Amino acid sequence: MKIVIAPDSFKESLSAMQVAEAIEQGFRELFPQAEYLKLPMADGGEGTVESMVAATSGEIVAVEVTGPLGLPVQAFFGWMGDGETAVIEMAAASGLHLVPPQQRNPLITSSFGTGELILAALQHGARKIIIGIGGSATNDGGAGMMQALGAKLLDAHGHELSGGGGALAELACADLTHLDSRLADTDILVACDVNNPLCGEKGASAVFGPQKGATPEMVAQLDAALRHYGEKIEQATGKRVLELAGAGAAGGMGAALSGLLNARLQPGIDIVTDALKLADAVQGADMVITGEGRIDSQTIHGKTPIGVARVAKRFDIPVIAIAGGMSTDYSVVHQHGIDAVFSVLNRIQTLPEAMDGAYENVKVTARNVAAVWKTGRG
Ligand SMILES: O=C(O)[C@H](O)CO
Repeated sequence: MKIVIAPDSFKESLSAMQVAEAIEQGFRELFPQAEYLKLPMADGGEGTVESMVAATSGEIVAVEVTGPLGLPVQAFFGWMGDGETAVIEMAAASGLHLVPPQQRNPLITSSFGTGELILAALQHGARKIIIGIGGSATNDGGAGMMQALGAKLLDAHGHELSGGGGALAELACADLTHLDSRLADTDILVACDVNNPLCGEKGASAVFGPQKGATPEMVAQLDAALRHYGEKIEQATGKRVLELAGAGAAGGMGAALSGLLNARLQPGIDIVTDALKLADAVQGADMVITGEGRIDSQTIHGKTPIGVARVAKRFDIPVIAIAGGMSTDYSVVHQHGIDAVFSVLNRIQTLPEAMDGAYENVKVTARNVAAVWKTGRG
C-alpha cells in the first residue's frame, strides 16, 4: 500500500514537514508496512521557500531587510539548485507574523522589505525569481516593494508617498524610469496564495484587511485607495489589473508585480506541485492525505488541499484532509476533490492548548483515519 502525505503547515504551530511526520506516525500504527511518501507543500505563502529549496537541493540565503513597520528584520530567500533561480516568500520580509496583534495597521504597514529581498536576489545573480505572495501584514498594493526597487510614487505636489495602504489614495504619478535595470532581464513568476481581485467585496481589503488589523472604516478607505492605485497602474502601463485574478493577493501586491513588473501570476499551489512533481509522486498511490491549519470555504480559492486534491483526482485517488480546525461552511471542498475532512480537535480546548498539542492531535486523527480505512478494506 502506498500513501502520499502532502499537507501544508498548520500556521503558527507545525511546519508542513511536522504535519506530514505526525500523519505518518499515526498511520504507521495500523499500517506499519505501507510505503509513505512525505511531500511538505505550500501555496505561495509561508513554507514555500523551504519546500522549493528542499525539492532542488538548494540553499537558504539570509538577508536583513526593512519590516512592515519600518524596523529591521532578519529575512531570507531561497537559492534553487539550478544556480539561477531565487525563491522569495514575501512573508519573510512583510509577513503578518512580524507585527504584534496590537500594532497591526494596514494603513501604514509597507512591503518595502520585499523589494529589498528582490534586490538581494538580483545581487546574488538571479535570472529568474519565483515570489510567493501571501501571509502579508500589508495592504499597500506592493507600493513599498516598488519604491525599494527604484520606482518613484509621487503625490500631486511631487512628493514621494509615505509607506502603507492609506497613502495610495494620494498617488498622482508612478515614475518607473529609475527602476533597477536588472529587472528588465529577469523572469518573474508569482505564486499567489489566493486568486482574489484587487478591489470590491472579494478584494484584498475586504477579505484580508480585517486579519491585518483593519476596522470596517479602514477596509472602506483601503479599498478606495487600492482602486485609485489600480486605475493609475492601468493608465500608466495599459495593463489591466483591476479585474485580474490574483491581483488582490498579499494586499494587492499581485497588481504591482503584474502591472508594473510584467510578472506572470499563477496559483502558488500549481507552482509548488509542479516543482515537487506531485503528479509523478501520486501515481500508484492508494490514498493521498493533505491538510491545513483550517479548512473552510476559503480553502477552494487556491489553498494547498485543493491543489493537491486536483492532482490526485487526475488519477482517481481518494483524498483525505486533516485540518487544525474547520468551519461550518467547509463542505464546499467536497466539490473540489476532497473526499473527507477530519478536524484534529477531539475535545474543547483553548487555542494555546490546541497549538501545544497539535502534533499529538494530528497523529491521533491520522491513526483514526487509518483505522476507518482498515475497517473498510475488511
Ligand atoms: O497576504 C494576504 O493578504 C493573504 O494571504 C492573501 O494573499
